[in-house]
Amino acid sequence: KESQAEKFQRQHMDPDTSTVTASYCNEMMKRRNMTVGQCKPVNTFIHEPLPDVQVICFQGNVTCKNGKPNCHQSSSKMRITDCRLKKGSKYPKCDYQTQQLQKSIIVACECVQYETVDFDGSV
Ligand SMILES: Nc1ncnc2c1ncn2[C@@H]1O[C@H](C(=O)NS(=O)(=O)C[C@H]2[C@@H](O)[C@H](n3ccc(=O)[nH]c3=O)O[C@@H]2CO)[C@@H](O)[C@H]1O
Repeated sequence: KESQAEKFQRQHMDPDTSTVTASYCNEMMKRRNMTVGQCKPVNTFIHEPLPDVQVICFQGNVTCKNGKPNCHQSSSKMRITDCRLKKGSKYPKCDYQTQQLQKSIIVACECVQYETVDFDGSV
């Protein structure tokens, strides 16, 4: 089963693309499996190396939209592409607007390494 970290990379990482065409979102949303069952309404792809995105977890801590405390904002702007479903686009035809931007991004981070969190005693 896909982990949350793997899901993040499938849905949001595209380091190898620097400039996008108008059909980028229509192609990528399909290729990365976000148009099955429903057209995912909004999705952002990040055009930066994975380590540069992973390090955001050690940058500005901010509150997530859902109130959880584990979000972080990138200290520098990142090259991204926003994909937004066009009005009137009807499943299974998922028609997206492609918009290339440079913005600071906010991501949620979770500890994935298994870490000792408590000393439970000795015998
Ligand atoms: N603090 C947390 N800590 C840990 N986990 C957390 C935390 N918060 C959520 N998850 C988990 O994440 C999962 C998830 O799918 N969250 S999601 O908000 O719906 C994703 C949004 C995003 O994909 C996309 N979007 C949106 C805007 C934009 O600019 N660009 C853009 O791409 O739209 C989606 C809907 O907005 C869910 O399983 C939840 O458990």
